[in-house]
Amino acid sequence: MQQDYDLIVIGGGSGGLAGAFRAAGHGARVALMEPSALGGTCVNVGCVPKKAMWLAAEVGRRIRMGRVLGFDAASGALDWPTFVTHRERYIHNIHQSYRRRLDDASIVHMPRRVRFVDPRTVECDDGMRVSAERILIATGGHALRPDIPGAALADVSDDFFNWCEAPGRVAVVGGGYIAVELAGVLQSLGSHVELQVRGDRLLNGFDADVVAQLADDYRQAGIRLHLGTDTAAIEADGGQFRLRDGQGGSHGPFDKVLLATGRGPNTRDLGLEAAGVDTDAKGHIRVDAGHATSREGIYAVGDVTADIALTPVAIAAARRLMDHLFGGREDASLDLAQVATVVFSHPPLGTIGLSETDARERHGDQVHVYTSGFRPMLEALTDTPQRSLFKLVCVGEDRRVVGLHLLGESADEILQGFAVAIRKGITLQDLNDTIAIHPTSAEEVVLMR
Ligand SMILES: Cc1cc2nc3c(=O)[nH]c(=O)nc-3n(C[C@H](O)[C@H](O)[C@H](O)COP(=O)(O)OP(=O)(O)OC[C@H]3O[C@@H](n4cnc5c(N)ncnc54)[C@H](O)[C@@H]3O)c2cc1C
Ligand SMILES: NC(=O)c1ccc[n+]([C@@H]2O[C@H](COP(=O)([O-])OP(=O)(O)OC[C@H]3O[C@@H](n4cnc5c(N)ncnc54)[C@H](O)[C@@H]3O)[C@@H](O)[C@H]2O)c1
Repeated sequence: MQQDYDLIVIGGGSGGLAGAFRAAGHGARVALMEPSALGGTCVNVGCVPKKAMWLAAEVGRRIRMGRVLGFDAASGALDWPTFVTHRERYIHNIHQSYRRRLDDASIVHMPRRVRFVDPRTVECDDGMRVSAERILIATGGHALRPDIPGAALADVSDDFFNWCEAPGRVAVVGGGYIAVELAGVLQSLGSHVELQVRGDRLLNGFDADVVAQLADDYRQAGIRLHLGTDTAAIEADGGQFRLRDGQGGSHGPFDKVLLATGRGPNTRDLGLEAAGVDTDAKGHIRVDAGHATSREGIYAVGDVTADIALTPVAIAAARRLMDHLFGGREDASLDLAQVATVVFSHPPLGTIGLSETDARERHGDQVHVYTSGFRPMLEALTDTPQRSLFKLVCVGEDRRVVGLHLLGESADEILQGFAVAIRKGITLQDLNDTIAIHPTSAEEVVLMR
């Protein structure tokens, strides 16, 4: 039976848009279902506004350092609403650019929430039905709130982007990407921040030494870290809030509480049963390495799957899949073994490959570790205590690089180039043979021995 489209894409976020554009580029007739703002989490309540806030926080830090160095930078305080106006204008431009590109590619954008009625057909919230040969699910995820009394009193990251000022005192609950990033931003923009971390360290899975240095940097900057603190309840206290921990301790009062305790997939109310699409215990859509679901003709990419929840991963998976479905590429599978990632903390933490712990588990005493701890020139000039730590994890006699962990100024920009080299299988000698760029932080990577 002739279907309305070659491809329906459900969700116009990072993965959905990338898939729609790539499929249309191969000549497919594409319909994109997105009821909210184009760009999804990343553009509207994720990477983009977060990076803007991170930049604001960095500018604030530089103004304070400038003052130490003799610049006339009187108050240095941020007028938050003015900054938000610039941030939202930037995002508005992205929306306009997407709209133009969708038109140019002849992709039909339907601003509708949809659910499956059968494996080839979705129904929109106004009852209209649309069918396609193939359907890509890219519905992303949402913030999870822990099941504790008073959780509804707190804000999550989506709410953070509606704030118009830095709260005086704020508790951030969680120890992952979002908790660490937003705690750093808030502290730099003038809040007193207390980070409530259930485990005994920040950023599980990241290299322990660089994370320990980041924790030191955060303490030096004034953030209070409560490690091993299980948040058991949130209570209203006048116009403020208090936290109770599992040991009976009380924390606060706080003007705001921000929960950053993980995210879950948007698979409820999608009609996946009608489509015959399987999910795992956490509700993620099960996919194979080529992002095919349990039902032929239906695919899924991005945060709705159990893939690493990063925008470039969703984009790469969607493009690879469309090249396979419509562009003649034989294999849709994507190698996610060495994905570089950056936590936008202060300073940023970039990582690719194995942590020292993971490398030792896999390669035992074949592992060789090189580190460089230093204070960047600007921090030294201003006598700011923040320190950098770079760490290289190598394996075997030829010292093949299997992990690089960079905590320090510009780590976010430095890592990308090294990620290419590491994926190509470079050794310590290759780094040492490369003549350094001086004076930079990046030169520390090629000087480690
Ligand atoms: C605060 C924060 C900061 C982040 N920072 C970074 C970062 O710096 N770098 C990075 O790489 N990643 C970052 N991420 C992660 C990144 O945003 C996600 O990995 C990425 O957006 C996932 O893309 P996606 O296409 O899977 O889903 P999304 O971008 O979430 O898009 C899903 C879309 O589907 C739509 N949708 C849902 N249900 C339906 C339905 N039934 N019908 C139609 N449409 C539907 C939604 O409206 C949404 O627009 C961050 C995330 C957060 C929350
Ligand atoms: N810079 C980036 O690339 C970036 C930034 C933000 C988010 N992201 C992506 O989005 C994902 C989600 O971010 P996230 O920070 O929400 O999740 P996360 O998985 O990184 O961290 C969740 C944290 O919450 C803690 N936690 C869970 N339940 C808890 C509870 N009941 N009480 C106290 N703590 C609890 C966990 O121990 C963990 O520290 C990330 O894993 C990442 O893939 C990426």
